Amino acid sequence: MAVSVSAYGTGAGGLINGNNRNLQLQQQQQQQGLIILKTRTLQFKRVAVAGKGVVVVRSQKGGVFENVAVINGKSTGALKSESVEDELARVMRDRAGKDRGAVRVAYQGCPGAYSEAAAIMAHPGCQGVPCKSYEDAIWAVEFRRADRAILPVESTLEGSVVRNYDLLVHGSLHIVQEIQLFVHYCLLVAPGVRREDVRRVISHPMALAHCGHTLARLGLDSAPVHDTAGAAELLLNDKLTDTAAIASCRAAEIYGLRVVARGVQDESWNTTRFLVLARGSDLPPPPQEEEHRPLKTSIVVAHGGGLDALFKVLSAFSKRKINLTKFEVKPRAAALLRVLDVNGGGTVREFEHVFYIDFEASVADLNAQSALEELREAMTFVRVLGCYTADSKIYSLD
Ligand SMILES: O=C(O)C(=O)C[C@]1(C(=O)O)C=C[C@@H](O)C=C1
Repeated sequence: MAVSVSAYGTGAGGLINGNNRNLQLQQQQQQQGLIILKTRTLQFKRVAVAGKGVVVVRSQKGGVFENVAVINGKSTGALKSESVEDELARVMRDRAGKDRGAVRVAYQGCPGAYSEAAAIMAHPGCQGVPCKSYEDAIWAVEFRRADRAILPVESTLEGSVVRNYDLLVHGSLHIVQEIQLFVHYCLLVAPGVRREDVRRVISHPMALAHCGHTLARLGLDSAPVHDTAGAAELLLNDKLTDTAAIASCRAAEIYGLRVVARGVQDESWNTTRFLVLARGSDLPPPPQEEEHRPLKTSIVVAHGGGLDALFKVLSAFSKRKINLTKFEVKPRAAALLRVLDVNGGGTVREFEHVFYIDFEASVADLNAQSALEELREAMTFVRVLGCYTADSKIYSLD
């Protein structure tokens, strides 16, 4: 099995060689590496960081070298093997065994990102597939490197991420689930850095927006990076001593960072809604009487413009007493929307005027089907993006 490896530490041993034939280590897969340096008190001699949160370090304790494995932030204590490489191979074999058969969920960011947390809420025990961008996460599913993709699409503080809805309709994936997550941010610094040394904060642009008032109050500059956990990782990698990262407490644990402030988002109830995407589109089972979890259907509608279109869409749903939970008008200033027409032989079509709509009914419901029929007759284009069970709870990382 190929694993990614990178190295950190103070000792002369440095990197476990990426070309080690026995382990088929492949540095180009570095993206999958997860750094967990919880053992601040140890002098690192050799440190290997492998995929899925496994770290094997050769440490110096009281002048004696020993091998220590740190898995997901928890030290397993001294290991039997004298050889770090053997230990790494063993841990990776175990890990591969555990991962076999697990649902592979692609998300944007590094381990410790909120999207990864949403992936775990959606599929406990899943195998996370970290990706550089949202597009990559979608492609990972389209090209079968993953079974599901996670896409953040709206937050209570900033509203809809229309760009991510647009990405969704460029491809052929279906929405199969939604996850709502309380997003509470922490301010993290590298070990040894003091709060008063911090001049600048780095994080995902959405996280910086969610904490805009706090940052202004503290008089801190900010700079965007790919994701919140990526910001945490950067603090360690680049040994930043004047910079803090906005990320989760979970990211602090994973990367061995210090939490200097909690709950730094501008509102305590800040929640992000994620969509889970898959290649297939099995209809969810109808809800049980006692469940109070209605089914939801998401659609994209393109039209010729004007108020008339808005009226026709609203009337198709209101006269059938179908509740709308989302009605998003794509801003006209935005680029034309390119949609994959899955019913039209997979052709790509471009539209200027677009609505994104969620309604409370199954797409199989006769009432909903007649509303969709009416829309298809009156609008330029209608595509069902998915039908899934509404998420009645809001998950929390705390
Ligand atoms: O950077 C992360 O941790 C992400 O998972 C991305 C993301 C987003 O794109 O909105 C997800 C949730 C939070 O709202 C902040 C950032």
